[in-house]
Amino acid sequence: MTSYTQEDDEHYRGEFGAGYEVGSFPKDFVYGPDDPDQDLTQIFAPDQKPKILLMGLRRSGKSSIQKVVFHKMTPNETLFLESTNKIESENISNSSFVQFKILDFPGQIDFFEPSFDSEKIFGGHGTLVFVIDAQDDYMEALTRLHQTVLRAHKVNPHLRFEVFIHKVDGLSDDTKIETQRDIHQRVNDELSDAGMEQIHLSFYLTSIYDHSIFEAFSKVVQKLIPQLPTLENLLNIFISNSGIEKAFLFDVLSKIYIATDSSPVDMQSYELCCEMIDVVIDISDIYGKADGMQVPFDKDSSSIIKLNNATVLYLREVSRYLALVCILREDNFDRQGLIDYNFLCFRNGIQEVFDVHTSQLQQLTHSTSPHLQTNGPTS
Ligand SMILES: Nc1nc2c(ncn2[C@@H]2O[C@H](COP(=O)(O)OP(=O)(O)OP(=O)(O)O)[C@@H](O)[C@H]2O)c(=O)[nH]1
Repeated sequence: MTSYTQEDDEHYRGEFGAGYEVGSFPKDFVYGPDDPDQDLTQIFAPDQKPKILLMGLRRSGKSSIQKVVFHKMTPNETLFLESTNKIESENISNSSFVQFKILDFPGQIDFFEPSFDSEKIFGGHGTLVFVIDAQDDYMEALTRLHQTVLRAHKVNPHLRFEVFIHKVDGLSDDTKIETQRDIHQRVNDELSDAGMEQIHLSFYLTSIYDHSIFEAFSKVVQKLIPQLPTLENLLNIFISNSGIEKAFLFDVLSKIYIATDSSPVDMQSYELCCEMIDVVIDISDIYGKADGMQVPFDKDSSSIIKLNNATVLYLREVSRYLALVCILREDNFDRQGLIDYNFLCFRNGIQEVFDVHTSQLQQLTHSTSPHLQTNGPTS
């Protein structure tokens, strides 16, 4: 059974409680890898965190994805990444909503080796992300995907499957669509030939050279957040009462969005919001710390950018690693007081969801069940 320690308690309380430092987006923060010497037993030790398994053939781009999304590595730097030789594990624990373990598997891993313990690897709560290099001949990758999915599903029917059709930056728009259609078709045909049509796979076109990889990872992470419907509901209520067109709740460090309102996401709006986060981090890093001040802002700090197309970008911090970024028309920004007030109500709502989550974690210590129940209240 997993236990909720005093350390966890301090961490969770610190997020919204007294230790909460608003405005201090830590630019230099990096996710440290787990102890490189740890063995598989430690990597797969049961804990409450879901896991994301990154699999695919050699050089398909798995480590690059992880480095670009979670380590702010520039795409060009990934050219110098060495091949991964053993399973690399990393804990991603920013806010209480963004908590998972990410495992990067070497491309050459052999499922039939005796040391490959599929029960440990595929068991538990999580997602398998399979990366296919779309610039290469993908037939071998599809065979591997098929074997992996069948094996994993047999061990754990609850595991989710996400397929990244990756490196699409080198393809024309028509080829991208054709490649996705072809892969989708072949994978589904093979699954139905194997009598496994009930297995559902989601497909994404991705590249580390644009925001598509962040968007795809956002969707993967969102499926691991049990409170997602509640967060979406809160965002819907917030935007409809504030004259806002689109709102994203961001994990500031990775720039993946953990929730958005239910209107469709267009890539341009998402990119604009990501760029706003970069600007705010850069400005607060350079000018945020006044003489003798530890914390550059107080809890009322925010950022507003007016664009020359009568659009306003509005950013507010929700907690140390969470920010709300909204897009609205300039006319609607006349009522900024209303938006500010509604934001406070929204933040209180998030706090309530967070409190429920924390109390459920605490209950877990007194329960004998190994399963975490984290459904937030429906508002
Ligand atoms: N054009 C393009 N190249 C990419 C992209 N993602 C990764 N690459 C390149 O692909 C090569 C292999 O990337 P890695 O991340 O090392 O691949 P891997 O899957 O981790 O490889 P193994 O560790 O051997 O399993 C590197 O040269 C990357 O720069 C992408 O989106 N577009």
